[in-house]
Amino acid sequence: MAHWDVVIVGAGPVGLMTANLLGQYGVRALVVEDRAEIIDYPRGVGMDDECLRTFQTAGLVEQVLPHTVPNQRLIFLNGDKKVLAEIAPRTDEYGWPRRNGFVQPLADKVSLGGLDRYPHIEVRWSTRMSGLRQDDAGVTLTLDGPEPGEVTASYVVGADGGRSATRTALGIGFEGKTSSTRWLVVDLRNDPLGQPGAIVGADPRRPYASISIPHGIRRFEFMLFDGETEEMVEEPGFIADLLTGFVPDPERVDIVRQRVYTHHSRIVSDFRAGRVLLAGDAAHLMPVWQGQGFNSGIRDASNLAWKLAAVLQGRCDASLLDSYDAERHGHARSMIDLSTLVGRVISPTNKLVARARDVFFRGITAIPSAKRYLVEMRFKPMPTFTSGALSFAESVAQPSPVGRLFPQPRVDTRAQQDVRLDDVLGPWFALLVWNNDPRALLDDDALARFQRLGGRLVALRPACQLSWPDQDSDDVTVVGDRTGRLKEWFDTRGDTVVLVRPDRVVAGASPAQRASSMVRAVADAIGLIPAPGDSPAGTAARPAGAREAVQA
Ligand SMILES: O=C(O)CCc1cccc(O)c1
Repeated sequence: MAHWDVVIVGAGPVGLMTANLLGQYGVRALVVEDRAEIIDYPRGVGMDDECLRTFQTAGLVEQVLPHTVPNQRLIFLNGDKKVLAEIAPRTDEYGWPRRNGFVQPLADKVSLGGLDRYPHIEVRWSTRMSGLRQDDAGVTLTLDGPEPGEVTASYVVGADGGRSATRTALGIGFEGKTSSTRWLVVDLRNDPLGQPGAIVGADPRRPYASISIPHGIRRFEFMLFDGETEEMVEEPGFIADLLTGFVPDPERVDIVRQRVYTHHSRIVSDFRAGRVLLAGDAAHLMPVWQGQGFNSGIRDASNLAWKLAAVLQGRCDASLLDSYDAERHGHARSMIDLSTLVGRVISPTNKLVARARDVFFRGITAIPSAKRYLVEMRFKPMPTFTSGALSFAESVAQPSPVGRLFPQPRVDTRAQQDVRLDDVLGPWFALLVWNNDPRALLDDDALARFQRLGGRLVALRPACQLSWPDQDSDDVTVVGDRTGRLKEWFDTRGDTVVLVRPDRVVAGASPAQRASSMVRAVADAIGLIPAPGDSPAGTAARPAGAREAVQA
């Protein structure tokens, strides 16, 4: 029976991204998908900065960018077409625009094509996972399809959508609510409007959305009322009537797809059951209003893939996988809550309720700071982990950067100018040190642990110091802060040493002199497997520092 490191059930965006990241880390993975090919119509329409950063880590961002519209503006209109709220952030703290329209089938195609780079990844189409059992040794899956039979895997990722067979096989609860309101989604090609933004119309007569998607596609969504059946939607003229007033010539539209759907606000009780981990819609479903369904799934892939790789490579204990639920559950919950709340705000069909809401928003947006809070999208819950694969032990900054994303400015190296920081760090762990030589800060024990983790040592300096050679060690990458954004970040924090995980979350931070104990604390927190003869974490003797070792 064939054995795989990981079997991924589902070749949607989350399964494919997980496979790309695992492929990059050298993990052998099989992707099985019930369908005969990737879904060819748009579902998600918004890609955020975190998601683009994950495509970057996977080495696919240049291929996906042609299918995006950066900085897509989203406005919420009331029934009189007056702006209730505008969301148009212009910052790029994490290296990418915060809001981007995109064409999901083409992004999925990029992810699928990315797998061609990895001979150790296989995708089997028209293959249904019909059975799953696990024990201490691994997972056995029954597959129906062109190559029927059983395969075994060390781990399984269930990324098989809202109706996940994996979740059902595990008997994991999918808690939450399904809204009774139905919506009609209509995608048009040859966009009859062409306007580049996204509009959500909180019109009590019939709430709607009108969203530009790259390559001439437009999405309309309309709330359906009781009595408007799916059969009626199919009748000639129904969609044209809905589009009247929205497009100049509703009879002359080119429909790609129409579908009636309802919104779900659901989350699994646990993202992990032994050797099986759930990701994407299999783990959480949320209303569309923040465009976060797709992005939340990609966040799962980014959080999970490196952990699976670290365990399968024998670097970390399997307990590291517990941190997946610890980190992802709360954040996905916040996205569901936000998306559900926005749905409630936009969908009242009672005119008095809608008017009260409009008055409230007029008051709120008259306050400049509140308006900025909306425009700059500061309401979006950012990953802020308080527990998981990280350690706060040596961090002195308030608030601590630990458990949050590290920024991604453009930087210089001696070999390359004006590149994104993550491209210099590579797709694995990195220890970033401002204004010090990382080797001089780490004692032998901490350095050995960090090397066992396979991390990269990085010295950060103002760009004008880039060519100064006196502190160089062969295994330290020197980075010049060409924009000043890194110095700005360290200026406001006492932590000047930062251990960044492959998903760009800060795992540990400390002042310079505490770098070694911080590295040990993080090694402990992520379950780094000790080398023979290692002293217990946190108790290693502090002999002469690594600087002396280098000089010797
Ligand atoms: O965040 C975005 O860009 C769009 C979110 C959205 C709003 C309304 C409908 C929909 O499918 C997505």
